[in-house]
Amino acid sequence: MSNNIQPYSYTPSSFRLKYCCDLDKDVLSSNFEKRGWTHVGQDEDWNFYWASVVTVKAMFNSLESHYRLNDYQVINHFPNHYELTRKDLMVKNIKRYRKELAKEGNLIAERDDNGIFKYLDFIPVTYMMPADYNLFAEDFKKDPNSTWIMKPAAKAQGKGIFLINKISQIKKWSKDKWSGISAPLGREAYVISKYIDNPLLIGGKKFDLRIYILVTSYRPLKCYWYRLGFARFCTVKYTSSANDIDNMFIHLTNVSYQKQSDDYNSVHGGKWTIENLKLYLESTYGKEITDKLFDDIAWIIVHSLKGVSSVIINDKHCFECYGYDIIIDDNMKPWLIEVNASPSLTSTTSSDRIMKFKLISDIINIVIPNGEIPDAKNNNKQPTSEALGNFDVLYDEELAAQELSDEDYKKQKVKGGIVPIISKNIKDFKNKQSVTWR
Ligand SMILES: Nc1ncnc2c1ncn2[C@@H]1O[C@H](COP(=O)(O)OP(=O)(O)OP(=O)(O)O)[C@@H](O)[C@H]1O
Repeated sequence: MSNNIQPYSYTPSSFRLKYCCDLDKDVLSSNFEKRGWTHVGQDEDWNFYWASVVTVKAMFNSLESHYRLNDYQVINHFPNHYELTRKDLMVKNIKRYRKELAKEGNLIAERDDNGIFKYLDFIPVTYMMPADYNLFAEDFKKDPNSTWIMKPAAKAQGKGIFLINKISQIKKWSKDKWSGISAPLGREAYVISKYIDNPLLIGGKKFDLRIYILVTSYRPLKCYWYRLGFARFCTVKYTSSANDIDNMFIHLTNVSYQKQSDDYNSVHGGKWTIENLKLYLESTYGKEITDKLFDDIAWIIVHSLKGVSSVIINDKHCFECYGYDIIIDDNMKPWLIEVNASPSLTSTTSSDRIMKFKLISDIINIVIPNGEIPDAKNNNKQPTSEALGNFDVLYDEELAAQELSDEDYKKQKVKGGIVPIISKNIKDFKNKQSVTWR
């Protein structure tokens, strides 16, 4: 490993910190070791736990466990993170959020003449399968030339995903898979989403963005954007031709999938840094368009988090680093594809390894300020700019609320919103956000 990367601070007390870790990943263990932390087991008195989602589920969700964390303990997932990170629940929550805002008469839930949300249309049209099969079939009939993507609701790495452009394909598949459309409980849930068939291409290839977002609180919402995200490219040039609908090297950007391609390049791993992507976009489309694109991405991320902030259990011991997957279409419109609870910490190249090591280091510096024993009762301290490392504050609901006049704030509160921030002027609202990574 590179020895010149130093964690932000070592204080004598940091050596007393005890950590537990479920994942055998070098970028994790090397960070803990560099800090001189002591490795302990799950049943011991740990201060910091990098847990798998399976552990977190067992810890918080099992009726028998009665698990209580102490003030000196922090853990890397919120108890019901799946409200955001399961494909079907994310869509359900965002739909509910939009409805609630519309009911409140909130301006950001306005629709255009075609009934499309003007500011909150950022997830591809999606139906739950098999429950929403009839709704999907109706939609499909309206646009029989459309392509759709079927995805298991709770799987990752491109597993089980396929594209369809004929309704007969779904019928045949569901017959094989579920023995009929109305599957009884217990059958694997899928989502079917409108396929973004006009992705922005670079060098003729489709790509998506992986952006890391750290959330330290949902109520009030506090989240951070990691500057060192990346774009992941397909190995085969894009075509929307129906003949190539089954060639996933054209359509799926997952590195775990593309790695299997003969054309996979293990030197750069099919990745560009976001910084390089921005430079490319600025030189090709101009700074204004590029800036707007990234403002729109920030907007999407904040509203996806707000969409679940009322349902997430805001346990003070929890933080979470999400992997956001965003696709940009050829109109420069970003789409939220998925939010991952456990973005891959496997390193495909040496620069990938350095970036992921820094990611973990910067997360620790924010959630364990000064390397001191955590104090969940008092966990809302502002990290110093030094401690932020490569993170920027993306959104701080408490600060945003302070920026509203008392009168505006009260009005929003009276409306019953968990959204005390939306001002009359959306542009002004957007400008107010701490979108400072540019
Ligand atoms: N609606 C869509 N339109 C276009 N491409 C899509 C769409 N949904 C998914 N994809 C492509 O398929 C890939 C896999 O989809 P998604 O991320 O939802 O599944 P996953 O198997 O959970 O992947 P991950 O390993 O990122 O968790 C995406 O990275 C993207 O390239």
